[in-house]
Amino acid sequence: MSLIPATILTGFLGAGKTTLLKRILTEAHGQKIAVIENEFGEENIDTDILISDTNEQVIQMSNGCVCCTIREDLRTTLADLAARRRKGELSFDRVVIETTGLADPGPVAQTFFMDDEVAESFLLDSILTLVDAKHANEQLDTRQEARRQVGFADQIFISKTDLVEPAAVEALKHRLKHMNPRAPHHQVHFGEVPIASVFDLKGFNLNAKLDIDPDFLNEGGSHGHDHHHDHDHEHGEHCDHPHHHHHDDDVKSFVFRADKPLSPAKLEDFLGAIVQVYGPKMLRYKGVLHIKGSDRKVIFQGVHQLMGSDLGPKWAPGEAKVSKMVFIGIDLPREILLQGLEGCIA
Ligand SMILES: Nc1nc2c(ncn2[C@@H]2O[C@H](COP(=O)(O)OP(=O)(O)OP(=O)(O)O)[C@@H](O)[C@H]2O)c(=O)[nH]1
Repeated sequence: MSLIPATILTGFLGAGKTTLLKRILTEAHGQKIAVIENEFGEENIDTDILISDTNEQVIQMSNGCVCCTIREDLRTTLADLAARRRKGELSFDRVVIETTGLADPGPVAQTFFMDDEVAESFLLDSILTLVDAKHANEQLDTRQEARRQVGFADQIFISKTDLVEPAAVEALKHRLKHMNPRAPHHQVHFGEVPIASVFDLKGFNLNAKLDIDPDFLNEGGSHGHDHHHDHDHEHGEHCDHPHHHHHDDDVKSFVFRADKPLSPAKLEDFLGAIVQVYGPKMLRYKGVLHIKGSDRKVIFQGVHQLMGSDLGPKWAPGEAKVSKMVFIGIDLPREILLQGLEGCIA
């Protein structure tokens, strides 16, 4: 039986992974794609977004990051998918793994080589990395994960070029080329990419990976694991394996929930003020909201100071109208945010 191609979709928080994936799922006519969705934090906003728009098989892995705490889950999820496909219970042509924005793609990719069961069924086709033109420089300056994502890429997509000057895009391309001369890059506007630039790239060349990370195949198993992540999982567990690097605990996530409708005016005032002050520390926030007077879900999200919202699908009959928002940030004042949001209840 031929191997099932797998694609790892990575990119820093808010880079546009879900936007691209949604686009691929709606465009990949004739292909059945199983999606493994890994989110940081306990709420599964992306799955809500994807499921409302497509009929694909979306498998959710939450409460941790696929590159460390729940890497074993990734292994079993993949093995299970392959087994169910063999038995004819599931039918799909390929798998896409959307990692969290803070994931190191290295350990995720390793799963395809280190684990016999996975290696017998899957072939890692490529690692796609989205780079947010608006925020990339700062992310690359400050975040190791962002640099690793670029380093591991077989194909780089630069998003949000509409938000910056062409000269800045050129400078960014130059920088990316220096970091990873191997990966071609394409600009992508709201996930619009030809499907041929996404699948069957056969880009994952083990030798090239070894060039950037000589420890690539030494890291797995229960010992000697030293991939360079420096994120914390408030809701997940800390990795229990030794680290050869310092572990900074500054990135945290928390969730706000409300079962009463929110006032759009109050929310706008509060969030507008909050991003003015805390925007630089707000890596990513998103939510599905129940707004007073609207029978449709409002999908709200932002990266640093930039936020926006869209109308989502209608609340289904009988569905509990609960607003949920996830915030991921550095030293965010959790209590201030939660209390302020409480105050936005209509
Ligand atoms: N201006 C602009 N915005 C974009 C573009 N692509 C995506 N966005 C917006 O960027 C925000 C983040 O996009 P997502 O696709 O949710 O990003 P993500 O990488 O999946 O985010 P996480 O899963 O939270 O890490 C959304 O508001 C998108 O609409 C683009 O090309 N231009």
